[in-house]
Amino acid sequence: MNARVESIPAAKVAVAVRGLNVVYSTNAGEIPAVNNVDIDILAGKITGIIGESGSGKSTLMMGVMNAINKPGRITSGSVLVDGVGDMLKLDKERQRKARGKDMGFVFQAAQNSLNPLRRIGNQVLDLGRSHNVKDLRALIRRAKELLTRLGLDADRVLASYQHELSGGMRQRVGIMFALVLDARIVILDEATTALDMLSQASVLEIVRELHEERGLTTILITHDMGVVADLADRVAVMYGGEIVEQGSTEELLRKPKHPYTQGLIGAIPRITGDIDLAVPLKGSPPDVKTYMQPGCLFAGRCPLVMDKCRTERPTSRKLASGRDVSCFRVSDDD
Ligand SMILES: Nc1ncnc2c1ncn2[C@@H]1O[C@H](COP(=O)(O)OP(=O)(O)OP(=O)(O)O)[C@@H](O)[C@H]1O
Repeated sequence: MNARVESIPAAKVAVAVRGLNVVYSTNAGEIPAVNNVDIDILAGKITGIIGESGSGKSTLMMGVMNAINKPGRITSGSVLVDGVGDMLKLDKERQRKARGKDMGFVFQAAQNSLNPLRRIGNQVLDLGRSHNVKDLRALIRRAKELLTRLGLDADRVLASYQHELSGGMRQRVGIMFALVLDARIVILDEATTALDMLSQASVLEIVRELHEERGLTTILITHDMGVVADLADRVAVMYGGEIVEQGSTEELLRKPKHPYTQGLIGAIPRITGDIDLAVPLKGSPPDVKTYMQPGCLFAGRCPLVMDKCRTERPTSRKLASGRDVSCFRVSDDD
């Protein structure tokens, strides 16, 4: 594996990802689900990773934890986690410890990945034991506090099996698992999508409070630009396995530069402020064939496409404003 970064850059970076590539082997060919991704996840901030379904958000974060399963594999890159090391080079045991203790996570599939045969409380104990937690009583106390905070009847939930909980309850339980070991870095993958709008807003508010109280570094994976607008300090926009634009949320929402980001934002009445002005993004995300073509993966859907876009693949450039954008059309003056 080719490690392009040897040390954490000077800014307060909790996770530095460089040149990360992840592919899935399928019958139709290899899908570059994460393609040459560079991102600095800043310590103490909430970073939103946004993009349509299939854009590679979950794969990127699974890659960060070096938890890609077959038929996927990491082909190159480095993931330097502050205080831990390169997740792609650590020995298996140190990686396992980092997942949970340094990086708490709840993945989209997590609400189904609870053990159906064990009560939630026992699963908290299992987690504690697997991370050599000495004071298991204190761990259960923390689990209860978190569950209560998340609006659940903690005693009842700890005594329940997964099938006794609704989808929304399981998502809250997932968030509890991500936080219960006091990890500093927390990855929440569509952690509130099974909740109705009101519950989603209140759970996200609690996530924000916990983030601030604990001084966490939080990564929120979502397809909902509204969630990013409400919570994230920084945002990375993914398309076809690449980060096409990243920067501070405030600036990116005020002046999106990549045509895909513009399309994503323009599709949301809550952000455009006028339902009549909201224009849905046309076309569909890249498929296996599109990946194989030269040129920009967004070219087929792009309102600003030029000839060059169909033959050359743009790479990410840092603009004077500090924004990273991967598009031939974008210049510093825009
Ligand atoms: N196990 C797998 N086998 C083959 N291809 C996969 C597998 N998991 C993901 N992919 C493909 O990798 C690409 C990225 O998927 P990923 O789930 O990371 O995207 P996502 O942005 O998180 O989407 P979603 O919001 O739907 O979860 C997609 O093209 C997807 O079809």
